[in-house]
Amino acid sequence: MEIIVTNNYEELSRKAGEIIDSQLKKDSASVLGLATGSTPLGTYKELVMSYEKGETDYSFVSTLNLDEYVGLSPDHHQSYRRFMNEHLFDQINIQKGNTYIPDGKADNLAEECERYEQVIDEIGPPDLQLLGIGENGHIGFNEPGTSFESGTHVVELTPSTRQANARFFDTMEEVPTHAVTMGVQSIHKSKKIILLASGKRKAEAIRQLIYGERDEQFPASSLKEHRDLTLIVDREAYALVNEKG
Ligand SMILES: N[C@@H]1[C@@H](O)[C@H](O)[C@@H](COP(=O)(O)O)O[C@@H]1O
Repeated sequence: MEIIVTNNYEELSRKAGEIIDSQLKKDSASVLGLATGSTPLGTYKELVMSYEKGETDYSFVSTLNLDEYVGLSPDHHQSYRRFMNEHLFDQINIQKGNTYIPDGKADNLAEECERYEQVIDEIGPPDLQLLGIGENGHIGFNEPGTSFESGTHVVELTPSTRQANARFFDTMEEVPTHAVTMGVQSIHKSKKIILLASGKRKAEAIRQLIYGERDEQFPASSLKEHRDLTLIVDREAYALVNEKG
């Protein structure tokens, strides 16, 4: 595992943006695995900026997103499809047909999970997967207790995850109870993984990721076995490393 510690969120975003841009320069038909949440927002801004400067071209790029809320239509203000369109896809020259996100409104969710896993195998695996981390160690929406062997599946969100994401909704009742997510094993298919964490809120999760054992109660710990994992964390998120080790 490689660890890059930055002074702040802006520097973290720049670093992540640079790594993705260099992947695109290396292979113009790259497959990117993308994540939602507030952490990658700065990275997406960086990607848009370098695109606007003419440094990158997304004509042949494909993207695979990790997850989507169950029950939200693509244009719902909190759907992950809308998030990705607004923060990245609408601002670059990617072909919308090359952007893949699970369908949280599918009539048959079990079939949707199977379909999405096939998409990962056909389009992917991603050359590079961007990941955030939940305060409880979740990746995508793989909550504590998820099997490390899991493929794309439907999850019931834990109260703590619903609470953490409630800030984006008007009321707690509106926060979806379920999501479709790539499984831990699906995530592991990526050739390279970059996990971002910023701020004090993530410090305990980063401490546990670095010092803890591989344990299904802490989904991010599965990544310790990945062949190419880079953590990009800012000082605040790294604050408990070294201290309590
Ligand atoms: N499904 C997403 C995760 O992919 C993300 O990593 C996590 C952390 O979000 P944030 O970056 O806003 O802290 O939130 C959600 O639960």
